Amino acid sequence: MDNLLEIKDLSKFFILHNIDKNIQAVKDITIQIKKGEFIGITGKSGSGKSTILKSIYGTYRIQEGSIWYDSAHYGPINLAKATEREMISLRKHEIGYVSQFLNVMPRTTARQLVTEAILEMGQTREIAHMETEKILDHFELGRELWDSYPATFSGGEKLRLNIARAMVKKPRLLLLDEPTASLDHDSKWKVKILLEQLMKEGTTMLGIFHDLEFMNGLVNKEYSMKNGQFSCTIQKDITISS
Ligand SMILES: Nc1ncnc2c1ncn2[C@@H]1O[C@H](COP(=O)(O)OP(=O)(O)OP(=O)(O)O)[C@@H](O)[C@H]1O
Repeated sequence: MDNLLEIKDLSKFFILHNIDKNIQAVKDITIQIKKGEFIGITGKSGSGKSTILKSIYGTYRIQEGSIWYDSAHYGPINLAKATEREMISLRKHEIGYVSQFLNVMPRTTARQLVTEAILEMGQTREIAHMETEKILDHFELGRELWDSYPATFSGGEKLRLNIARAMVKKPRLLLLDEPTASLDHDSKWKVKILLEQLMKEGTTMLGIFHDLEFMNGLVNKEYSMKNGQFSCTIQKDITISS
């Protein structure tokens, strides 16, 4: 495959049984993402942005279309038809997802959460331990929180931890669902630095953004959505500062 991701004619509707109606969330979405490219998706609330990301990640099963992903392990694989086992393995080793919501195992500390993510990538305990402290420090997650349970963290603290966990895995494909929601200016800047670093390392990214100022300095292309379809595409001319 020339591209890392090739989505063709993706359509997804939801059946609302209680009112016997269907909601067409996205319709005939086609997009190709080159290796190393960073694509931004914008659009009004309810226009279908998250549905695209969740369809790629396998949270939603689509009714029509294909989502071809060039996997390091499986080779080209249609995520729309992948088995649960294949998706679990891809989520563990290749495809990351960052949202403002942190789903964590109960009684797992912030430190354990990040360390486990690094260990899953095959690093030694010593490196995992060091890298964990480095990234928690980068995001200025107070040291008193490192050995606490994230369930009680503030929205911004949870998001920073979520991003830290996704980033240490250095996924081949990173899906970002409003990665700066509820972050202050300083934290946004830190996220930006890490996203630029991931770009330099070759991570391909697809992100939903409401903060256009934040997005504009990062993405190569912007797809704007309206009523479940792309309404326009804007090519950006960006250079990453070193
Ligand atoms: N699990 C679901 N069940 C039923 N309807 C859904 C579900 N998920 C999304 N929808 C509907 O599909 C449409 C698109 O939703 P989606 O979450 O993709 O929009 P969005 O552009 O990401 O919105 P936002 O910016 O508010 O997050 C909306 O009308 C939403 O109500």
